[in-house]
Amino acid sequence: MTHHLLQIGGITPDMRERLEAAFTIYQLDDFDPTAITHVITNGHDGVNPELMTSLINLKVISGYGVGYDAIDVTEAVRRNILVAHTPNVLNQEVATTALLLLLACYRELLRDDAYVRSGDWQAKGNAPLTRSMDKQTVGILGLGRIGQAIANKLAPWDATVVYHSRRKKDVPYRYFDNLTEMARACDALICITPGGPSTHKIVNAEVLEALGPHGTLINVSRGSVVDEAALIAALTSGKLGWAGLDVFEAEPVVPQALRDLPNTVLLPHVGSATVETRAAMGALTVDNLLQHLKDGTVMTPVPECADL
Ligand SMILES: NC(=O)C1=CN([C@@H]2O[C@H](COP(=O)(O)OP(=O)(O)OC[C@H]3O[C@@H](n4cnc5c(N)ncnc54)[C@H](O)[C@@H]3O)[C@@H](O)[C@H]2O)C=CC1
Ligand SMILES: O=CC(=O)O
Repeated sequence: MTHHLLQIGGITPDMRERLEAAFTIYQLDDFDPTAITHVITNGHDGVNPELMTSLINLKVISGYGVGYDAIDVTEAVRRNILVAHTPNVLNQEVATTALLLLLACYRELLRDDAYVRSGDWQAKGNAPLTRSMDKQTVGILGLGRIGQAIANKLAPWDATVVYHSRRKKDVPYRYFDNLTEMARACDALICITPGGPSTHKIVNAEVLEALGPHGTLINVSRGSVVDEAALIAALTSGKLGWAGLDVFEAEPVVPQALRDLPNTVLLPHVGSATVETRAAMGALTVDNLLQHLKDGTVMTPVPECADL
C-alpha cells in the first residue's frame, strides 16, 4: 500500500531516500488533501490551522525540530493526530550556539574581527578592551533539556547559574519564581523556553531594564519570547548592554534597527544547524514516520500526544 506524505520545508537527501522507500512525497504546491496521511514539517512552518482542517485523513505530523509552537497540538489531539518532534538529539548543539553568542557578545568578537579586516589595528593601534566571561551570574529562562545542557557548558567559566522555569526543580541552582527579579540578579540572561502563548513576550521592557546597561540577553528559544520593540529600545538607549539572537519575531525578516546596532550578534536561526546534529534530527524525524507505518506509534511524541 502506498502512503502519502506531505513535505513542508526542506529535508536532507538522506531523509528523502529513506522516506521515498515508504511514501509518495508531495509538496505544498501539488497535493490532494484527502490523500495525505502523514506530514513532515519544520519548527518554523509547522502546519497552519486551515491546512490541518483540509487534511481529513491525517494521522501523523512529524516535526523536524524540538519546538512545536507552530503546530496546533490541541486541535491535533482532538482529532487523534499524533505529533512527534526531536527532543534531546540537539541539546548539546543548541547549548553550544547559546555559548557562542554569549562569548561573542562578551569578547566583542564581531567588532574585533572587523577591526583587523578594516586595517584599523594597523592604523589606530590596539583594539578597546572587552569584558571577561569568567565568574558571571547567568540566568536560564526555561531550565529544560537544552537549558540544563547550557548550564553544564557554563562550568568552565565558573558561572553562577540561576533559573526561572514554570516550577522549581531538583537542581543545584537558585530558583527565581519571578523573572524580573532573576534578571536583576544576573549578568546575562539566556532564553530557552518553548514559544507559544504562555511565553509570549515574557522578556519585556521591565525584564530588560532589570538586566541593565551591563547585562547581556541571549535568545535561542523563539522570537516570540522577547518583546523585540522593547529590546531595540533598550539596546539603543543603553538600558541594556548587549544581545545575541538566533531567533526573531518575524523570521527571516530582521528589523533594520537590530542589524544596525553595534551591540548585537545575530544568527539566522541556526541553533541546531550542524551537519552532525541535523543528521541525528533527520533520522529521528524519519524514524517517527516509519515506526507509525509499522505499529501505529511514534518514538518521540510531544507530551500532549503521549497518551494517544
Ligand atoms: N534556536 C534554535 O534553533 C532552537 C530553539 N529551540 C527552542 O528551545 C525550546 C526548548 O527546548 P527543550 O529544552 O528541548 O524543551 P523542554 O521542554 O525540555 O524545556 C523547556 C523549559 O521551559 C520551561 N517553560 C515552559 N513554559 C514556561 C513559562 N511559561 N515560563 C517559564 N518557563 C517555562 C519548562 O518548564 C522547561 O523547563 C524549544 O521549544 C524551541 O522553541 C530548540 C531547539 C533549537
Ligand atoms: O528551532 C528549532 C527547533 O528544533 O525547535
